[in-house]
Amino acid sequence: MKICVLPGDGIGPEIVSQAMRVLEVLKQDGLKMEFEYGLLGGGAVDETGTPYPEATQRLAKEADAILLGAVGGPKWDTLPREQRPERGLLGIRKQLGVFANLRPAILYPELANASTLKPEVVSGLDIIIIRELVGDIYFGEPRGIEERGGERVGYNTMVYSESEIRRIAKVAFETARRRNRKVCSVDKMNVLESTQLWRDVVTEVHKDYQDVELSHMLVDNAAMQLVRNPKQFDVMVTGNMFGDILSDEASMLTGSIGMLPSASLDENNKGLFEPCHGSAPDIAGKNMANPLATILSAAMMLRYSFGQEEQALRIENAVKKVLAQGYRTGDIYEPGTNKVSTTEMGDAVLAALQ
Ligand SMILES: NC(=O)C1=CN([C@@H]2O[C@H](COP(=O)(O)OP(=O)(O)OC[C@H]3O[C@@H](n4cnc5c(N)ncnc54)[C@H](O)[C@@H]3O)[C@@H](O)[C@H]2O)C=CC1
Ligand SMILES: CC(C)CC(=O)C(=O)O
Ligand SMILES: [Mg+2]
Repeated sequence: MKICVLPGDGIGPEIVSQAMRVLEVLKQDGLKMEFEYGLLGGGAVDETGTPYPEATQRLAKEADAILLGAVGGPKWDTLPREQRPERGLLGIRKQLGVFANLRPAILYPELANASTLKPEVVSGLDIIIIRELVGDIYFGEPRGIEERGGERVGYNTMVYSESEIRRIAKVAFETARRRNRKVCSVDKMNVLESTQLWRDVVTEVHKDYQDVELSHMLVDNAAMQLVRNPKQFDVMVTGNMFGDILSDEASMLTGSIGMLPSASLDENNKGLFEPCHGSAPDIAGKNMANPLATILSAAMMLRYSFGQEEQALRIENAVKKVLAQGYRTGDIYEPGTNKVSTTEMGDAVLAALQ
C-alpha cells in the first residue's frame, strides 16, 4: 500500500508526525505500507511558487491513499488567490475526484463534559455528515473580484449538476443502510436553485432506497437543530459549503474540532484522509495541538482505502483507551484529567496500541 503523506502548514506537521508514529508501529507489526512525503499548501508555495506542485500531483496520483495535515496560515493570506494554500487543497481534492467527504461526529463518553452541550442532550452521539467535496460554490464559475460601476464586486457561483448530486446521495443512502437507515438532506431550496435541484435529485435517488427514511431540512434550521437536539440525526448529507460549516459546528458537540477525522473518497474508495480542522496558526509550533483527529483519520484510511477493519479498530481502541486513562490535550482538558502535549498524546496512543 503506497501512502502519500502531506503534512502541510501550521500544526499540520506536528499532528501528522503523531499519526505516522502510529502507522509505523502497524508497519513493524507486518502491515505492508510505503510512505512518500510531499509538499502541499503554503510550504509548497514557498519552495516551488505553487500550492500543489507537479511533483506532489505525481505522488498523489500514484499513491493508493493520501494522509494530509492541514494547509494555510496568515503568512500566505495576501498572496494572489491562485497561489493561496487553500487552492492547493481544493486542487488535490478536485484532481483526485474525492467527492464524498465523510465526517463522523462521535462523542466519546469520557468527553461528555468537554462537549458544549449538556451531557443528557449529547451522550451517545454518533452521527455522520456526508459532505459533497468537489462541487458547489467553492469551485463554481464564474468567480472573481472586478470593477463594476465604479466599485469592486466579488462574486462566486453555486452550481450543482444532477450527476454530482446523484452520486453523493447514493453514498448517503448506502451509508445509512449500514447504520440506522435514516438520512437528513440539508439544503436551502427556498432561495437557491442549485439546492432546489439538490432536493429534487435526492428525492429521486431515494426511490431506490425505500428502506431508508429520508427527511429534508433547510440549512439554517439544521444549524440550530444540531445544537438543540443533535441525536435526532444519523446521516446528514449536504453540499460542500454547508457541510464545511455544519461539520465544524458538529465538532464541538464531541468536545473539540481536534477530535473530528475525515475520509474523502472517490468512486473506487481511493481516498484522501485529513482532520476536519485547519492549520491552527494560533497554536502552531507550540506542541499543543490535539493529534487525535489525524490519528483517527489514519484509522479511516486503513478501513476505507485498504479494507483493514481490524487495524482501524486497533487504532480507534487505542484512542478510546488514552481518553479513558485521562490523557487530554488543552482543547479537551478539564480539571481532574492529565493535560498533555501533542507528542505526549502520541506517546500515550503508542503505549495503548501495544
Ligand atoms: N483542511 C484544511 O487544510 C483547512 C485549512 N484551513 C486554513 O487554516 C487556517 C486557519 O483557519 P481557522 O479558521 O483558524 O481554523 P482552524 O481549524 O485552523 O482553527 C480554528 C480553532 O480551532 C483550534 N484548533 C484547530 N485544530 C486544532 C487541534 N488539532 N487541536 C486543538 N485546537 C485546534 C485552533 O487553535 C483555532 O482556535 C486558515 O488559513 C484556513 O484557510 C481551515 C480549515 C481547513
Ligand atoms: C479550504 C477549505 C474549504 C477547507 C475547509 O475548511 C474544509 O475542508 O473543512
Ligand atoms: Mg472547514
